[in-house]
Amino acid sequence: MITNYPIMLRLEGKKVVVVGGGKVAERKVTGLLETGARVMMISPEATDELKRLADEGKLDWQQRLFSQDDLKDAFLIFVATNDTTLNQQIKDSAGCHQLVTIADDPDGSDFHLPSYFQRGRLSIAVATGGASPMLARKIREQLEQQFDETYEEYLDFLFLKRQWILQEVADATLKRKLLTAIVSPEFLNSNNREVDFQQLYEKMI
Ligand SMILES: C[C@@]1(CC(=O)O)C2=NC(=C\c3[nH]c(c(CCC(=O)O)c3CC(=O)O)Cc3[nH]c(c(CC(=O)O)c3CCC(=O)O)/C=C3\N/C(=C\2)[C@@H](CCC(=O)O)[C@]3(C)CC(=O)O)/[C@H]1CCC(=O)O
Ligand SMILES: NC(=O)c1ccc[n+]([C@@H]2O[C@H](COP(=O)([O-])OP(=O)(O)OC[C@H]3O[C@@H](n4cnc5c(N)ncnc54)[C@H](O)[C@@H]3O)[C@@H](O)[C@H]2O)c1
Repeated sequence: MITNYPIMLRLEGKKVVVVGGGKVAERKVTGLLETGARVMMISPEATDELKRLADEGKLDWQQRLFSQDDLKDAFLIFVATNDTTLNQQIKDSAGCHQLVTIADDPDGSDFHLPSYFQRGRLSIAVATGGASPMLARKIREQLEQQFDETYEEYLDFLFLKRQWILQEVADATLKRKLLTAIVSPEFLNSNNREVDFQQLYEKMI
């Protein structure tokens, strides 16, 4: 079986086009706005939430039918109208270097979206290859319980300590021991990670 390739994209400042203004478009736009992408949505109609985002200036809403020129310079293209034939036409008119996803055609898309959540620096995404978006959602909800808000601060701690260890600890074995030790329930649940780390470090050197 040929597999998909997971990737974390940086979209800040990039043009992303969403065609359609229904519930599906709303889900995509909401997620996209958090990335700092320049989101342009083309649709004669829009949900209340999408209208609000456009009124607040967060979304460039072109209130009209799709036209070929809309795809110019788009890095990603989300096709989410309720017209299956039109959706395919839009896909066909995109350049071969442009990544297109079609809401009603997972197999004909260049990519599709996983169910996803973020705890600070930790990102967790679940995909079922279109077999069951509902299952992807269910698993995501379970993982949200397991990886609760504690992880947000914990990831910041891991990030800073890793930088410090890589810079300050020359001995490869000690480096590895420290990096391994901080990934543990003790550090996750600690009330004072800094003090615990200092003690661990002094014990190890
Ligand atoms: C994960 C999530 C991300 C997101 O969209 O942000 C997402 N769908 C979500 C929810 C959801 N979507 C649907 C339901 C109703 C129940 C059901 O039908 O199962 C629910 C459940 C709900 O609402 O909770 C209906 C549906 N979805 C697709 C089709 C068309 C088709 O399959 O042909 C139809 C039928 C349309 C119709 O009714 O005709 C297609 C896709 N949906 C995908 C992603 C991609 C595959 C992901 C994967 O499986 O790996 C893919 C291929 C394309 C894409 O959209 O990228 C998001 C969960 C967010 C969360 O975590 O809460
Ligand atoms: N990927 C998913 O998770 C998922 C979930 C549900 C439905 N779907 C599929 O996605 C599609 C969209 O679903 P929805 O619930 O958002 O539909 P919807 O009917 O709520 O919205 C469709 C939107 O497309 C716009 N539109 C129609 N013709 C257009 C044109 N020529 N140019 C620009 N915009 C145009 C309409 O104004 C409307 O805003 C459907 O085909 C549906 O089967 C996908």
